[in-house]
Amino acid sequence: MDTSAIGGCSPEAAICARNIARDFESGQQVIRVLHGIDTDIRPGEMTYLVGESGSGKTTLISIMCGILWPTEGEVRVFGTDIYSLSDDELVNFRLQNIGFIFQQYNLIPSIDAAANAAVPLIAQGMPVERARSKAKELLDALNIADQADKLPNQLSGGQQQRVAIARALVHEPRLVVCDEPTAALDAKSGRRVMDLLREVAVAPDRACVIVTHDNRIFDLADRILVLEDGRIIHDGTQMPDGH
Ligand SMILES: Nc1ncnc2c1ncn2[C@@H]1O[C@H](COP(=O)(O)OP(=O)(O)OP(=O)(O)O)[C@@H](O)[C@H]1O
Repeated sequence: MDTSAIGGCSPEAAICARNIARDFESGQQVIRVLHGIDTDIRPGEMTYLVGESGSGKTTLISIMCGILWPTEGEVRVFGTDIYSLSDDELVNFRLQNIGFIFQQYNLIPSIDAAANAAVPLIAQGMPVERARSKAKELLDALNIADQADKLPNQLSGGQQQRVAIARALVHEPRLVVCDEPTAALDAKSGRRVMDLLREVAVAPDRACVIVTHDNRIFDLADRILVLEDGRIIHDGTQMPDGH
């Protein structure tokens, strides 16, 4: 693993993104949706990415966590230049280090909630029963222990989302990235999810990045980056005035 400080990356940064650009093809045109993003995500913090629809939040978070290649630039996650890894190495790196909560929950329809939440542990080689029991602890903390044996299509949207959250946290990853983790939840469940995220995903050697529109949880951020048209226009502990 390369942990050297290249390109001005601090060795302490959880994520070091340098000069990130991303283009998408739209018909005959190539559209640039991120323009030279430079930022460090610090461990021990919950960092929000906020911005209007289409500002590039999902694109940026996907690049930061190794699921979408940047057109230009470099991303280091805990010192590893992730886009210089082979495909297999990158899959393995993600499995060991990153937990994802996507807008689509991507649950496996044919297995129950506990098994879905246990997937990262089973993929890491943990025996199934032990993995299920660890997953059930998280389902319990998210108040859906009684749903553990149900299939995803027997759960409500909010319950499915909490299974996806349990799956993202069950292997205690060093980096947790979330796209709208509270969108489908009522205020109380949303707070519970945020408490659990802080408990599991924020520590001196861990970091959490959250894309959100949910102004009910803005006060829970340690740092807020605001994106506009693919550029960071604000970096502070609170939302800019007038938002
Ligand atoms: N696969 C793709 N192909 C073409 N254009 C894309 C693709 N993915 C995203 N875009 C475009 O890139 C821009 C940024 O999209 P992105 O999903 O990152 O924004 P966002 O801020 O997350 O929006 P939202 O809040 O609506 O989820 C948008 O204009 C979008 O249409």
